Amino acid sequence: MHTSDDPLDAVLRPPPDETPEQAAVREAREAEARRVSAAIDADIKAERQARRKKRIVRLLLLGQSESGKSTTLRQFQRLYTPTAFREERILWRAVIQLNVVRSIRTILEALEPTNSYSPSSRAPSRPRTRRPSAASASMLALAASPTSPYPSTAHAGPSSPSYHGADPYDAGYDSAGGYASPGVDSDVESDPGGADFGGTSVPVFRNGVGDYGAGPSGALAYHHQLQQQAQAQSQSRFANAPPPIPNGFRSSSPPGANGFPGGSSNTITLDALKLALLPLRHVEALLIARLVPTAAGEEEPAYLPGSTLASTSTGEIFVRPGGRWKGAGRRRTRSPSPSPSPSSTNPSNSSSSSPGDADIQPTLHACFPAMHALWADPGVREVLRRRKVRVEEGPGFFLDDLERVTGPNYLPTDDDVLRARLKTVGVSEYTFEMEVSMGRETGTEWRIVDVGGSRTTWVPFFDDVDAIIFLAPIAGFDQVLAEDKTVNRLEDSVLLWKAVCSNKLLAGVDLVLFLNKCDILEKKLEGGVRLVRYVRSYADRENTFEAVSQYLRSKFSAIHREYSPNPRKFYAFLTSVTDTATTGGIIASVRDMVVRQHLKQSKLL
Ligand SMILES: Nc1nc2c(ncn2[C@@H]2O[C@H](COP(=O)(O)OP(=O)(O)OP(=O)(O)O)[C@@H](O)[C@H]2O)c(=O)[nH]1
Ligand SMILES: [Mg+2]
Repeated sequence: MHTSDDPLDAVLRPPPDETPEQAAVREAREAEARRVSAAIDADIKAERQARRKKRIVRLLLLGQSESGKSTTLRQFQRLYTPTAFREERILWRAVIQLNVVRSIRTILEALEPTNSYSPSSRAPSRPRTRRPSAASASMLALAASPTSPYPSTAHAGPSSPSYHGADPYDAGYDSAGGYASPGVDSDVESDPGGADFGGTSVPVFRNGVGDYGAGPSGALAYHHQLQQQAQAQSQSRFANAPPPIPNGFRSSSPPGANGFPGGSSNTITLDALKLALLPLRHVEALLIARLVPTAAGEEEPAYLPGSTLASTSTGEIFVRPGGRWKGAGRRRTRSPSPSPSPSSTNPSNSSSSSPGDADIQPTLHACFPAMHALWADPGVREVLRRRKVRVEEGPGFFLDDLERVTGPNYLPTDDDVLRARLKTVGVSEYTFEMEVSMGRETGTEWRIVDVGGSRTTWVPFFDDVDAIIFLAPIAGFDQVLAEDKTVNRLEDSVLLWKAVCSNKLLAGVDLVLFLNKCDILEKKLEGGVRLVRYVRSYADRENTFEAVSQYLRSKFSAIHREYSPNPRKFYAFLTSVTDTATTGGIIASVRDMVVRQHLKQSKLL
């Protein structure tokens, strides 16, 4: 007789009028259900044991976009499959070239008078919200959230320089080739903010996709004509290295003395530079076409819809899982590999593939003097400084290496590959054999999963992971997310970290925290940017790298303690994952820790 009030008990209770035959059928059915359930449990356990016996370690990389996940993955590749990593370096050349062109575009846009401050267009200097971004909220809910279009980014420089010209390169193009403006910082110092994690808009690096590359043939012909003119001009002016550098556009250089035509006026000088840089538009179009295959059977065009500040569609070039963009460069000589395996690449075939590719390096080389002049000019630097456009802190910054990377025989170095920027969309898995670990020949297979910045794809990968490396780019304390300009980057990292720490699926997974981009943080603090303006709780502590990094580390550590469902180990490192010297040791420590933990788990099973 059942006396319980439990509703579940009531549901499971056999019907009161059940006959002995019906009872027998029911009991047989229940026994079968129990048998199936036990078999499933046994299968799961056996699979897990087999995986551990085979020594497969699964490591997940998490963190907001631009936090350094793919760079960390590349560090693993560099350390544990160095031959394949070296072979792949050539494939990164196009990405680095595109990064260079985008940096120049960012500077030219920042020099535009149209970018001067206007109250209506000013980006919010300090987001009032403390909510997680739509993306970070959806990470837990697993809700599919479309990539938000980039909002218009206002340039908020306190004063407007006396430069002319509406188009960053030149006004000679139709508007279809225009660029969206990069995000530019508002006046940080004037608005310290009141919340712990306030923020301002900041330089945002995007690889824009204009439609000039696909324009009508007439426009293209005109383009080529201009390109030739500009190249001829640039080459004749800069025939002999070293290149002349305009002695500050705002200074009183004598007419023509700076190497540019009509150097008597600042405006003319900048216009001459723009003309010399005009061919970069063509280079950019070629590079995008190369990195983003659109031929039938290839992946879809890989660009994100972007802001319409200049009435154009722009976005950031991104890489899809599977490494097929690497195949794009060599697809005419070799069919792309379906696998992302580094060993599948063939660098010798990759350096020349489409007719336009042959133009890229010579054009960049020809534009070097003008690019160098632009970047080295004290007047330009001053405008960038005042407008808080910090290209040198942005991803994919190569302007200090212009001569090398635009050289005719340029081949990327390890460091270049680590510093290149190519956004990841979707999930990519990198598998390799750990040759030696914990002093024994183990042949451990590692599977490192880079989930990309889109958090909607994260949760399915939480199952069965051995360890997580979470990247929090702490240098972003004064920046906002590229995809949501109302959210401060540090605040977003903190919220994501809380979500990861408190996630029940991950309760048994050891967490490794990389407080990343410490090199940028150090420079930023040395440059006088004060943490307390963005993190109120920092109060009157010293604004030094040591004090700030320790403070942030203790904050992340406290969140881990407070939010973890169960007590567990936690490892935190201050990292600059682009730095090969320091990151090698850190990755070795993580590897040892993960392997130790993995062995322990295997014994428990
Ligand atoms: N200076 C410096 N740059 C870094 C550091 N870590 C990453 N970067 C650069 O920041 C940019 C973004 O890094 P990625 O590894 O592409 O970031 P991600 O997390 O994979 O970003 P998504 O693919 O958008 O999710 C790259 O250009 C890196 O070279 C760092 O510690 N210091
Ligand atoms: Mg990535």
